[in-house]
Amino acid sequence: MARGKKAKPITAAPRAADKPETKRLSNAERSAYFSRREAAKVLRTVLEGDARRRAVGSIKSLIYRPSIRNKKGTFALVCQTLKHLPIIKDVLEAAGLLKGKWKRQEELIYIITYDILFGKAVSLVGDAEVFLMHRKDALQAALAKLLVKKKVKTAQDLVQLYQIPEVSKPRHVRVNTLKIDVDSALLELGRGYMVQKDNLVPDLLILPPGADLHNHPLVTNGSVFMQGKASSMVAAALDPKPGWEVLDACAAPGNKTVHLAALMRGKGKIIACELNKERVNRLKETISLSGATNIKVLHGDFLKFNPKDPSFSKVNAILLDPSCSGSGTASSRLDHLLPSYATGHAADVMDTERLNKLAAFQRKALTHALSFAAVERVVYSTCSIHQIENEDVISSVLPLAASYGFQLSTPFPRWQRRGLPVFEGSQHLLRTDPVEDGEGFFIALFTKNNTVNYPEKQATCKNTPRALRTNRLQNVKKKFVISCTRTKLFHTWLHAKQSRRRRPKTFLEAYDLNESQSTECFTI
Ligand SMILES: C[S@@+](CC[C@H](N)C(=O)[O-])C[C@H]1O[C@@H](n2cnc3c(N)ncnc32)[C@H](O)[C@@H]1O
Repeated sequence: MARGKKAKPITAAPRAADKPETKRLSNAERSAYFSRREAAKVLRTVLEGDARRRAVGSIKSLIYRPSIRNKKGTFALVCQTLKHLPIIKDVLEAAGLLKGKWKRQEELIYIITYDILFGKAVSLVGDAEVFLMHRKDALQAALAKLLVKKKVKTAQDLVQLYQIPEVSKPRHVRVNTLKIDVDSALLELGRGYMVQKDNLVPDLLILPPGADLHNHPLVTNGSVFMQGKASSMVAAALDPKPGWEVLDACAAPGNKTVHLAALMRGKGKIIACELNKERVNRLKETISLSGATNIKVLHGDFLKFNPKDPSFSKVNAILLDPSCSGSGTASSRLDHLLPSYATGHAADVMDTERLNKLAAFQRKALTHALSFAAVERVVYSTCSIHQIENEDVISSVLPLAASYGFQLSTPFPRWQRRGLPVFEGSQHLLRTDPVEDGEGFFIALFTKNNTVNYPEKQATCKNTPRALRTNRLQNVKKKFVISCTRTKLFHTWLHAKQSRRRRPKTFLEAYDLNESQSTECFTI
């Protein structure tokens, strides 16, 4: 609203026989009025996405947008209305109330009907509320008839017919080390909950199931992100170093983008690409919340990025987390509440045609990512449990990947659950299980044969000549992972040779390598 303009008072709808009545609302009435409308907006997005099988975001992600003011109330209202939706629809149909202008606001009508029949029905002000309150008897009569028809005694029994048990899982939060260190976050969160560090993923904390952190100051100020363990493993698997240039090819809503920024300690550059305009805004919101300042957002199609464009010539690594069926996170997204679940069209029983389309896109995007010349590490991830989106995509690009010099590497070698054994090398892949691990994710890591896997805190390539000059050659050499360093070592040696500071006789001699350790043949 423009500054200085007074808010128009919300008025109760005129009754048929009454004159229009204008009445200032109490704070409670006002808050309930807006909550119902916010909930209706979210419900519309959720139902439209579900009908098209193309969700803009999960119920949770839509509710926890900064634009939703009363998150807790709105979340409860949306979830409860969804739980009761089949009953609400039957009741409205029997009472003949969803017509004309109300049909155009059907989500709001669903929300208010829930409140009248099953909720607290407090502060029911507003046109739609008054319309339905005047027809409360008709709604209750239709519900009574439905109970008889379904042969149950109470409304609660009716709800039970549709309900699916919820699984309780520990909560994870990722500490945004751009804003706070892990120990301080642990101390702060520890005031209200039992908190411990995850033993595998750096910067990840584990809280008890049911811990509700949505309104916690550390969450609202971006010091910690509510991100599951499996999702937090993706950027960690790419393991970007401060100073790198990293491309996040399918970035929104940006959880992994800002995780990359934290891992890079805010140094270097991240290019975050997103196709969907609305989701670009979400991406920007996440970035701004994280405090990262080294992320450039590009609104566009990753498939149309030219790998030879000079602006990508320094990109070292790509994180590719493309659109997928989402079958691995269906339960945490509350998909069991959606109408499609009841009709058997939910993500985990998704039709083959859609899966094939998704897999074709995923293959194309991965092929494209592997073709960026300077890129030495590519992570591919999905939150799908389907082989067609996971192992099949990887095995189909392997020959091409090898021709570019890529091989599969093993992210989180200590993690037990690996890829389905459908091709040789699938033991490098990583899977998480939706039941055992809370979410079903898949991660594959490609590294180039000449990638230098620097152990932590070791000098980067740029520093290596200096290391040579200061006679730390032996030390540095030992820390290299010997199987995949030949090309880089060679350039380092050549650089040292040309700089005339040190003149090893031959490359192999300089690095104390034997012929069998050198896969490439250098003739100097
Ligand atoms: C699974 S989501 C990414 C989630 C994100 N990595 C995160 O962790 O917050 C996939 C995203 O890719 C976007 N997308 C799909 N096709 C794309 C394309 N061709 N180019 C860029 N983005 C694309 C989708 O709009 C969606 O936002």
